[in-house]
Amino acid sequence: MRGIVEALRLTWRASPWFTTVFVALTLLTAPMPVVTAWLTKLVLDDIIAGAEPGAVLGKAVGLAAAGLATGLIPNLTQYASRETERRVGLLAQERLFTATERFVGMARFEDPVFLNRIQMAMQHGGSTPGVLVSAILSTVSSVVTGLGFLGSLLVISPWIPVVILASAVPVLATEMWLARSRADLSWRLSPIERREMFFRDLLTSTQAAKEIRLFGIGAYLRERMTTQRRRSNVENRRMDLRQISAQALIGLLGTAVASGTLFWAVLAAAGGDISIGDISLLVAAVGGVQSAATSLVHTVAGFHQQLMLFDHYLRVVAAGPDLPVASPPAAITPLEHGIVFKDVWFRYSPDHPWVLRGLNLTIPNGRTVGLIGRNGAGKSTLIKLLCRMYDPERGAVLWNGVDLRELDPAELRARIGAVFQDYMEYDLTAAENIGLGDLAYVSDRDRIVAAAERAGAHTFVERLPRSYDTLLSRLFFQGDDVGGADDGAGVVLSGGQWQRLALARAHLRSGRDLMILDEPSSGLDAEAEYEIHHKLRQFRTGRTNVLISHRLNTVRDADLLVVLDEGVVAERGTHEELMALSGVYASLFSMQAEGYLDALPERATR
Ligand SMILES: Nc1ncnc2c1ncn2[C@@H]1O[C@H](COP(=O)(O)OP(=O)(O)OP(=O)(O)O)[C@@H](O)[C@H]1O
Repeated sequence: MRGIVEALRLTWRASPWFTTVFVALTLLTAPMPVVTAWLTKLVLDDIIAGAEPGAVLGKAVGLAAAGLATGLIPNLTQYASRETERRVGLLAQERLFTATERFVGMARFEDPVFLNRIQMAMQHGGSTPGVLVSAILSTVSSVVTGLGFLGSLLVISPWIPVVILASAVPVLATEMWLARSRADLSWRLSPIERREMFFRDLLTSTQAAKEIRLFGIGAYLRERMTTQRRRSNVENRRMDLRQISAQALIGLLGTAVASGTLFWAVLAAAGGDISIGDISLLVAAVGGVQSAATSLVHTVAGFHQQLMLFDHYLRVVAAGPDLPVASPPAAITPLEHGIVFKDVWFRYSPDHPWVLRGLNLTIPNGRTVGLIGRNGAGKSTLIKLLCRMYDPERGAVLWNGVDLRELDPAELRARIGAVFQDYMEYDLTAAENIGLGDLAYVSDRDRIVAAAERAGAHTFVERLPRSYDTLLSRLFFQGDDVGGADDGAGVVLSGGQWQRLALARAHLRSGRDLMILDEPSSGLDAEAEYEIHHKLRQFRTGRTNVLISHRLNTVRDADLLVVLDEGVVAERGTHEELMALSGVYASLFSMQAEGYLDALPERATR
């Protein structure tokens, strides 16, 4: 019931006028078949009774008018219905994505069940309200037509309507069962379809094209994709066969009822109990009632199926934040007392191993902390906790002594600038790629250029065909159209150039309290890396920074070096202190340094 109310509310909110027109036209068309059948009967009876042409004319004109209306109105109804669907689709999509923005953390985007639900919501959220409104109107229309014909049949014989109604009961039960099975099947198939979509996207992705060709894995991936399609085809085929068999039985029942009543009518007319006009009315009425009943049953069953699917949309839209949000949140203050990880325990889910095991760490205000550790040590995880993408399972992360859970996540994030290890490459212009770092400056070219200069991106961006307005994409044409004469395809950047743009994006937020740089120079050449770290050093003085890098020469001069190992802080201190400790840091640093030193004599002797 809630689904119906929500769907109707959504439809009305999206398009009150077109909905009204749609309703009015549908209701106007509903009695037309009955009117036509009656006019036909009356005209036939008049002709057989030898009535004056003038007396028949009025009814014949009525008949023509009804035919005209029956022919024209459906086109208008269809336009009103499509326009309603378009508007509802737009509103439903907006609501769906507004709802996903409410998910404060990352967990929902890593939950396969929830991802399936979002896919179902995207598929059915926009279409269901339109379908439901059509279904309700079609139900009303079928009821009006069906009742009109049933009433007409009553005039001829009282038992015919009873037989027809009784035959509709098994039809309804079967169709409801089929609808439920279809909705269940859609839900069961959603993971398979998502997997197929993954392979399909992979096979057409620019990013994957290189490896697919080099490794010759196209056929392998295609087979994996086809396997998913075959699996869903098997299930769909089974469902279709079930549906066809059930509907064939239902069809037989309908034919038996129609033939039986016609047989009776012929005998009754031969015996003089009913007129020729009655036979015409009876044929039209039996057909009309049966088609109204079939349409009613299909509509109700389809309605039922759509409601079950619409439920996924409602669940996503109604889902609250995935992490608890304090109400009211504590006021966030400029970072003065640093950030403290206090006995933080964290794992991605109860099925995953602990990543952090009672971690204690202080990031002092105005200092640069270098985070070091082997692959998988938990450095990026720590950063994600710091941005409150997840909450610790035990312990807390404190900002100026206040638990992050007490703060408004949006306000917290507004105080943080970051380059993530898996930074984004947006298929947008160069200016937008930087401007997304702070929407307040997305049109402020001076600031964008300054951020690009600091990230070492200005020189190459300036040389792009349209400088900062160049579209960085091979997926789309420059501009909105499908590729006019003036619209060049977008430009492709190198990995290091993309990384510099990501850095520029972070620099646009450089006035923030905390700057996080997770492997900001991993894709840069040695010269660029030196230059960028030199600039970073200049700008980071007096600010709070967290810097993660496997290239230890780029973090060695941080105010504090922290080595993560086995989910805890294994070592902390300055470069000199940690080298003196001869622990993990000293060993990693020496290995890297040796790599360079070993190469020197080789080059010298060449
Ligand atoms: N979304 C996730 N879901 C489940 N496990 C995850 C997720 N992200 C990371 N992990 C696991 O958490 C552990 C720590 O990963 P993390 O990315 O924090 O390491 P890292 O120190 O940044 O590694 P690297 O130096 O390779 O970047 C790893 O074992 C990883 O498999």
